[in-house]
Amino acid sequence: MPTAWIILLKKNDMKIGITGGIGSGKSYVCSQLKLMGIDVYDCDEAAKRLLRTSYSLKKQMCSLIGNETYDENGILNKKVVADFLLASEENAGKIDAIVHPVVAQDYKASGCQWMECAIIFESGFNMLVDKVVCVVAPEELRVSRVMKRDGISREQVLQWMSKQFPQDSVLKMSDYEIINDGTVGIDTQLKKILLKIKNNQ
Ligand SMILES: CC(C)(COP(=O)(O)OP(=O)(O)OC[C@H]1O[C@@H](n2cnc3c(N)ncnc32)[C@H](O)[C@@H]1O)[C@@H](O)C(=O)NCCC(=O)NCCS
Ligand SMILES: Nc1ncnc2c1ncn2[C@@H]1O[C@H](COP(=O)(O)OP(=O)(O)OP(=O)(O)O)[C@@H](O)[C@H]1O
Repeated sequence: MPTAWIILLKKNDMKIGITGGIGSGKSYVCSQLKLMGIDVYDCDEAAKRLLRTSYSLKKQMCSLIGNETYDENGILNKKVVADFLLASEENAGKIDAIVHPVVAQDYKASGCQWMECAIIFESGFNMLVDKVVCVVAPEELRVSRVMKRDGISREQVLQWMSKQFPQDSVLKMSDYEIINDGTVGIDTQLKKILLKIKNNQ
């Protein structure tokens, strides 16, 4: 990717979201963008940072889930939050209602052009961007990637998947597709998409 392209792309004030279900390879794609000099705001990372640093969020999470949401050192107990979130749609909705507005605000304040979000349509964060790139991969590959990456069971990965829109629906709502099944290089696919975005196509 010639540097001039990146400079032109950064001058373009279009905002772009990268989405895709758990294990599709969003972070992997974003690491390729980083190599091209493009920074991406990571919603998962931001949610956890804000849950660690925002007094108001901490208070709301403790009222919702209990004081065990944080350990005695004030560290977020991810298992407690994940178990609560995965237990029911109602629970997930309550966490989303607390966390998502704060992440949306933080993204706006970041001034970042690019955003990575697994649940961009579920959360309504698609409204914060102009175009959405969807990263897809076969479900079995996604499951095995996450089992290996996080050391969790197939059932746990499938549980997370069940909380997210199906890949086909997300793809239909998106503007561009990256197929991350190892057949066509990510770099080649990204370059084509970047060119289209630069040319407003
Ligand atoms: C439950 C938590 C602590 C688990 O953290 P952990 O580091 O183990 O997992 P990670 O954040 O990498 O998420 C794993 C997968 O689940 C997805 N996921 C996370 N939260 C949600 C959710 N509310 N709904 C659907 N999928 C979700 C992630 O996007 C990712 O694909 C964390 O995901 C969390 O705080 N989630 C609630 C906040 C949230 O909605 N974050 C999403 C972006 S704003
Ligand atoms: N093309 C690829 N080549 C090699 N490894 C890959 C590739 N794509 C993804 N992976 C690996 O698969 C795992 C899952 O990918 P990644 O973390 O990027 O998924 P994700 O979509 O960001 O998942 P999550 O929604 O959980 O954040 C990671 O360990 C990653 O390094």
